[in-house]
Amino acid sequence: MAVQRGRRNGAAVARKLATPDADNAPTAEMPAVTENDEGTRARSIPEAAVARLAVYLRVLSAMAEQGATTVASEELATAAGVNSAKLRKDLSYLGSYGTRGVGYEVSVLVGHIERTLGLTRMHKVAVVGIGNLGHALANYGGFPGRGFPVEALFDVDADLIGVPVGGIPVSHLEDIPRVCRDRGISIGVIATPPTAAQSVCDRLVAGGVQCILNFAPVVLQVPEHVEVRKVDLAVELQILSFYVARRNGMVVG
Ligand SMILES: NC(=O)c1ccc[n+]([C@@H]2O[C@H](COP(=O)([O-])OP(=O)(O)OC[C@H]3O[C@@H](n4cnc5c(N)ncnc54)[C@H](O)[C@@H]3O)[C@@H](O)[C@H]2O)c1
Repeated sequence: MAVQRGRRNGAAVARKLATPDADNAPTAEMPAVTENDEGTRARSIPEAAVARLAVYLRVLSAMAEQGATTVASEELATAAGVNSAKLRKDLSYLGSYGTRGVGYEVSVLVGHIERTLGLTRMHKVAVVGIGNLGHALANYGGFPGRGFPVEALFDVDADLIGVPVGGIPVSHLEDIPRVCRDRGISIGVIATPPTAAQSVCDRLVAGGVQCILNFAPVVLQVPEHVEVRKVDLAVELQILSFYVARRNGMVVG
């Protein structure tokens, strides 16, 4: 079940800034964009640009909270850690071109990015496997404010069942489909050993979960309508290692 968001501080401030009253009239020339336009555009945005849009949103929300109404592309680019040509290219995917000498209207840009990323509603999250990683994720307070409340936890360990972690009692693996349906879970996070990950994934899909974030080092088989993202910190470390090696002239070829 989708629930309306509206609890995010940044978004609340941004919505307030977006009110088209005389004191707060938009200064940036943004083309009118319908939900359909954004849906069509969203499908053609490269994956790397999608990741950067999430970063721009975090930076812009912080700026809105500080009371900023407009932002120059150079300022936003610096705060997001990208060059301004890349920022302008990324924002052009949204149809957001800003105004020369003025920059971007913060609230309008927040709205465009939120709609493009599908963040205009809450996405309830379930975490499966409440070990080291699962505990950390369940206890992390930063997800609800970004629109991702953790609403269900699962494990097989009898000592954990019924024990609250981050305020939510752990349910048994077997209850995944029922609990996910009852609570309207749309994102499942898998933090189990790799051998358990596929059967956990199958149960999440049976519970109507449409997106899986997989920490287990295994490739998951899912139906076409289900999106999977794999998180592998070791790969990130290897990429960092490559850049350090390249900087030090150690990369051959
Ligand atoms: N992607 C990354 O960057 C990254 C980083 C750390 C860990 N990991 C992976 O995350 C997973 C969890 O790591 P951890 O250190 O938290 O392990 P852990 O052993 O501390 O926790 C695993 C938990 O899963 C539970 N579990 C086992 N089988 C289950 C099943 N069938 N259904 C539900 N729960 C089940 C266990 O009872 C335990 O509580 C591992 O696959 C690990 O390789 C990935």
